Amino acid sequence: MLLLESRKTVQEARSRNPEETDGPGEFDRPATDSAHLVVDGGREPPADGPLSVTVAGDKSVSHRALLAALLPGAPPVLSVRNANAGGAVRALLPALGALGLRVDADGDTLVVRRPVAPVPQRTRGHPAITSWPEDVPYLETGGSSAAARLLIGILAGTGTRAVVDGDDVLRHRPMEWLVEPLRELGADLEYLAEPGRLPVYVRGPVCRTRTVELSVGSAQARSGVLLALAAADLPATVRHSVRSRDHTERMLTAFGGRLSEAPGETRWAGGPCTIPSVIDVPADPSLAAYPVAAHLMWGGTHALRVPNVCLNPTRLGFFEVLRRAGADIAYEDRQVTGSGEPCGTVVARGGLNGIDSVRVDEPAVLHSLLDEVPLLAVVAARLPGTSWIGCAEELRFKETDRLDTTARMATAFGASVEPAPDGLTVVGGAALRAGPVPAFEDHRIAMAAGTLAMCLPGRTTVWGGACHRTSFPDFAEVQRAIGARIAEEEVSDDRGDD
Ligand SMILES: O=C(O)C1=C[C@@H](OP(=O)(O)O)[C@@H](O)[C@H](O)C1
Ligand SMILES: C=C(OP(=O)(O)O)C(=O)O
Repeated sequence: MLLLESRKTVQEARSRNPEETDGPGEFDRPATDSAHLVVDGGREPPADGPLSVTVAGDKSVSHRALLAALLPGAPPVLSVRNANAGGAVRALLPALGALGLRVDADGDTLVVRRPVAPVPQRTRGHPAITSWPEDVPYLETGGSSAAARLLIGILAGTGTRAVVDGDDVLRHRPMEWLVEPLRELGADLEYLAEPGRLPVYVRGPVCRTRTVELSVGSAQARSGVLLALAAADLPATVRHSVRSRDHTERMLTAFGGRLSEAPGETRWAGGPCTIPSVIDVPADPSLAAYPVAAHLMWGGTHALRVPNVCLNPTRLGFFEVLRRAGADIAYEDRQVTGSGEPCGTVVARGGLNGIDSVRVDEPAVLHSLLDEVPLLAVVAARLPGTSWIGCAEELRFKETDRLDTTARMATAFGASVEPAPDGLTVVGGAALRAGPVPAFEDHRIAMAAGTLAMCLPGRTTVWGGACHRTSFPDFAEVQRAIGARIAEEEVSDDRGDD
């Protein structure tokens, strides 16, 4: 409960006072420095197909591939091809720099070289900290919790002393999901300010062979522990309630690590790992979901193809839930990358006709579409029936409380979306209207809003919508390629309450 209260405080800090808008409903206009997205929607989908669009590399695989450079035995030069270039992945680079790794971009490839002279990061002031640990690297990962949690895991495996921190929003997100199991494994970790929160001081490595139990389904927490075990080459078992995205397991196995899996648990049974000098990142299915959703909501009859998408089953929930409900979505040209990830082309045809509603009520399904929940909610708002997206309580701990912000964004369009403690009820059939809508500086909310707006007649302004750059820098270009009219508009000071 306390946690929820502190999340609310962050969200309130991002919002201005409620005020009347000239569009549907009322919302708290977010205080944001990001440009707005202006979408002129509702026109007929382009008649001439088929269409093919490519989307950026997978964010989760990019984070793990870059961090592989910190594992024992990593090559002096590691190239991560087709890396995601969004803010969340770039947030990791200064921290790598402070650890003595240099990362250069060469087109879509990030090249990590080591060792080089560390480039220290500037400490971000914290109201509760007057003096910081001396002579240890300070590593700050902006707003990316995947970067912070996975980094804590690797450092707790290699026994590298360092302080891991994040921006003001990340400092409110739970770190105990990972820190407590690492402590049970013997790691010496200290919260420098509030219990359970960043900044976290990593002082000593994992060293006890035992079984630890994760309290949540978070893949970042499970991956952080597994990376610690792999880095320390410490045999131990991680018990989990849901097998959320398994990129770490696949990557470590592809490197030659011995992982054994049984229902509800993963065991690191020993290394060593051989880390290749090139890792290929497939395209991100959570990003492919936006053009696919727009195409389905538009009802384009021709095929839309998105090639080279990661087809890891722990990531395909958005497509699978719609497919099971009757949408025409197929996977073609399957192959497997060197990091153990299956990939191929996602093909979507036709529209949503004949689909009544969607239902998510299994934790594994929810986790396989975790970041796509805001998008699934707006798609559900276009269906006639009542949809339920459940088992989603962890969404309250993202960069915003995403159950709340999804409902508020969708309501601004006139949709009927009600948050429950663990999910969203979407009552379909409501008349949806273009107009100004909030994004709360949350990329997933912004992109879901921008995608729904493509299908609604009239102009929608997604406030601060350019925050899509966190995960999908060319979101607008990709949506334009399938026929959207989307532009960015710089923030002007016309909000009246400054
Ligand atoms: O492991 C990862 O890279 C991620 C796991 C997910 O979070 P959880 O840790 O809550 O599963 C997801 O929301 C995030 O975008 C990336
Ligand atoms: C929640 C997300 O990432 P993270 O947890 O790493 O901030 C996301 O990309 O939607």
